[in-house]
Amino acid sequence: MKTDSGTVDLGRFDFASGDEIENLEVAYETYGEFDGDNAVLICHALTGSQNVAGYGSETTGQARAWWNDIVGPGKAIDTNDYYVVCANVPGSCYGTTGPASEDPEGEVYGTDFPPVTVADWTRSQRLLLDELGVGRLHAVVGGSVGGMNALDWAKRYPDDARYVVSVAAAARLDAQCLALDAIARRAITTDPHWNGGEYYDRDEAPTDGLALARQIGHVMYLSKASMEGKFGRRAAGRDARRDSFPSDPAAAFFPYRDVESYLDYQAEKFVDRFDANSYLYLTRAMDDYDLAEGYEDDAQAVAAFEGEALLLSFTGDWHFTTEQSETLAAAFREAGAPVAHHVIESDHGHDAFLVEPEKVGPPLRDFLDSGVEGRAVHDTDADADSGPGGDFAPVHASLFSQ
Ligand SMILES: CC(=O)SCCNC(=O)CCNC(=O)[C@H](O)C(C)(C)COP(=O)(O)OP(=O)(O)OC[C@H]1O[C@@H](n2cnc3c(N)ncnc32)[C@H](O)[C@@H]1OP(=O)(O)O
Ligand SMILES: N[C@@H](CCO)C(=O)O
Repeated sequence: MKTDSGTVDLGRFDFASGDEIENLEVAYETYGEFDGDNAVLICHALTGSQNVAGYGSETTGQARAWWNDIVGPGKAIDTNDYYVVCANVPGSCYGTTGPASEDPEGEVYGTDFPPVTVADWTRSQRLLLDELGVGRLHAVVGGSVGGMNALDWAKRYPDDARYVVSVAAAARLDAQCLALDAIARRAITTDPHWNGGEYYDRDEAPTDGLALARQIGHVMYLSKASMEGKFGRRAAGRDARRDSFPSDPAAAFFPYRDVESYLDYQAEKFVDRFDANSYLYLTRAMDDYDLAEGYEDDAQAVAAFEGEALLLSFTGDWHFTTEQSETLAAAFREAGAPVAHHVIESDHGHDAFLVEPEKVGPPLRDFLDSGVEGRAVHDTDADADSGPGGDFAPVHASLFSQ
């Protein structure tokens, strides 16, 4: 398979905030060969990278090859058929310009970097594709906040994609998730090493704050059922490493639990691969996103969309619920755009889109091939037609319910 990776300098970039930077560099990867009509743009999630599949990238850790089971030769997004493009979003820290990058004078931007929005990501991707010689896309596919990014394509460039796929996403975050993101940001900004965002030339970075922020995030990506199944109330094994935070007075008397050990391990891995300021910027972009912004409602926002949409949701996901996807599907239907809302039964929580490729792959593959008529694509509307309540009733999953 032909692959390519690089960084394109898009020159001066005007952000939605009204701020600008002189040079926006965008790091990207491509897989497969472009035939003029087969480009698929993949939008990564909050802490993902351009390395959607593991071929030849230097990105390390969990951001590496994050959809390796979905993208590649013979896989659901088959790189024998499609030319796949994935780009790191502005504000992130995997090669695209963000707070940890240097400005033209050689100074690290830090918190002088402009606030970023999902709209900025979409525009930067359009400009990158222009540079790569890609006009109309076969599809835009994204998961989590990448799914919001894909929806933004349907709104901002309604003629530019034949198909839009939004996986485990919604038109906007709900209040519970906004609250947890706000607490996560506070964990970073109250870490003394954050130092107003200026820590790049210091010995210490705000790793404790970032670790806490990620732990809050990580709980959002699991479900009550998956956490119970994975850990229960078990104590961690004897050789489990204790976390590096100060212990509370009673810690020695009570067990260090498996679930604590897991979160500590995940946090430890995360702080090695992600920048604290980027986390602040990107969560702000996610929190701010509202599909209806600038329009009367969601249906108006997608009224000009010329393509077909697939919304994939997971019953155990309380970060972006099946109910939110159903409301979004109703908006596409109202706008007259062909849409399928395909619900996947899963206990895995939000990260099901990363860890259950066997469930995500078939509807995705068939949708990219035949749109909403694809063989493995089911729609809640069709289920509702099949009898009272249909085969499917949206599951309301929250932090406090299974
Ligand atoms: C586009 C993107 O989304 S980008 C980046 C990828 N996603 C994320 O970072 C989102 C957050 N989710 C995760 O990090 C998840 O770990 C995923 C989605 C990447 C993988 O999920 P799973 O395959 O279910 O793995 P799981 O969450 O169980 O983690 C496994 C790791 O935890 C370790 N672990 C498991 N239980 C424990 C425990 N009790 N104590 C300490 N460590 C533990 C395992 O040893 C394993 O370590 P390794 O990664 O070094 O091999
Ligand atoms: N767990 C994924 C999705 C979050 O929405 C990530 O960290 O990027």
